[in-house]
Amino acid sequence: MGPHPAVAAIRLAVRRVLHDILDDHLTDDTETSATPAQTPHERPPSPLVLVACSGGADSMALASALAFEAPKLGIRAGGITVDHGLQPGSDLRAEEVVLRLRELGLDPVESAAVTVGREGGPEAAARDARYAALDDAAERHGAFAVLLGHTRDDQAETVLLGLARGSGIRSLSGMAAVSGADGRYRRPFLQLDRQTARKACMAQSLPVWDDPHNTDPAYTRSRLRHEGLPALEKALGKGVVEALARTAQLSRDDADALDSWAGQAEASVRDATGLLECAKLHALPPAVRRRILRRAAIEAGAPAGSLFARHIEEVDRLITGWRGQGAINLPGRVVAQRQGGRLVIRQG
Ligand SMILES: Nc1ncnc2c1ncn2[C@@H]1O[C@H](COP(=O)(O)OP(=O)(O)OP(=O)(O)O)[C@@H](O)[C@H]1O
Repeated sequence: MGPHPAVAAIRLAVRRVLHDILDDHLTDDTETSATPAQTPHERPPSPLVLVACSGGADSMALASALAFEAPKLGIRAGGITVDHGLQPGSDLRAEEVVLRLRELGLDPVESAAVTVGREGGPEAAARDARYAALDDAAERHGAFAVLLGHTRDDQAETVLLGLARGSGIRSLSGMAAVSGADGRYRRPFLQLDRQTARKACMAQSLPVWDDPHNTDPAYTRSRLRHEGLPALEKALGKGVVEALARTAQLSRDDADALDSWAGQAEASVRDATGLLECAKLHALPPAVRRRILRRAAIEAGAPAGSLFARHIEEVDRLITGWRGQGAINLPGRVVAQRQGGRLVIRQG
């Protein structure tokens, strides 16, 4: 008898990503293997892949599938859990996760304790601290990739959060299957629903830990998960999550295309001194023009995370609704103003 269908599904998802990782690793090695010491018969060392595991159902399922699939492909597999220190006893729980990962046969396995700051709110601060710890672990162990357990349901939630912010298709494109420095982060479960991951844990008798934050109504994402999405499914039907995840993929492709268009158009709207020419900007489609303005503001020192659509719209009015308005203040003490048909964006 073959494995439970849910177990087969998680293993297939991980196998696909491991194949991609092997391909990338091979290309990477060919590029850097021009060292004279290496003979043509020497095989590159097998890549190390770490799973980021909270002990929750999604990432435990991911860890189990990695432990099963990696050795078959000659990949070394390890795991890391981050102790955010936000709840009493979180250190003991992290140790428990470490034990479970070791029991699965992963090596190296470690827990990393972090201090969560306040910047950007509790969720963003925890995320920043978590990714810093994951980056650090990947560097220390020389890991080629880090797997994350985000599912299609997480993707649907991310799309809705982006939609509610009203900030354009980049934020509708949700999470990428591959992201981070050199494509370090991989999300094998983006097409898989959360129920499958949970069932796979049950079928393998893997104990899972349900993070109380995931059900705490103080968190926006938790309210969306437990109230927002069920209400949407009730109103629109069961296919909503899948449709939102598809929206993410389509939006990502569109956003990438527009970003690349803006990158190419930018050179053509700058004068010989590098200043942006308002008339040429005016002739561009708004989606391309606003991207150029956003890039220029970031280049001048505006922090990307604090630069909102309304800031860019106001700068855009210097081009499309010019009535002699004054300088516009942007985050990061950046100032945008129109001078003699040119747009000057610089730190003031
Ligand atoms: N404390 C942690 N330590 C290590 N990795 C983590 C931790 N928290 C989250 N992650 C990683 O980020 C992914 C997404 O986490 P998040 O909490 O947003 O989703 P989740 O649906 O609750 O996932 P899970 O069921 O795995 O906890 C996890 O699947 C895991 O790969």
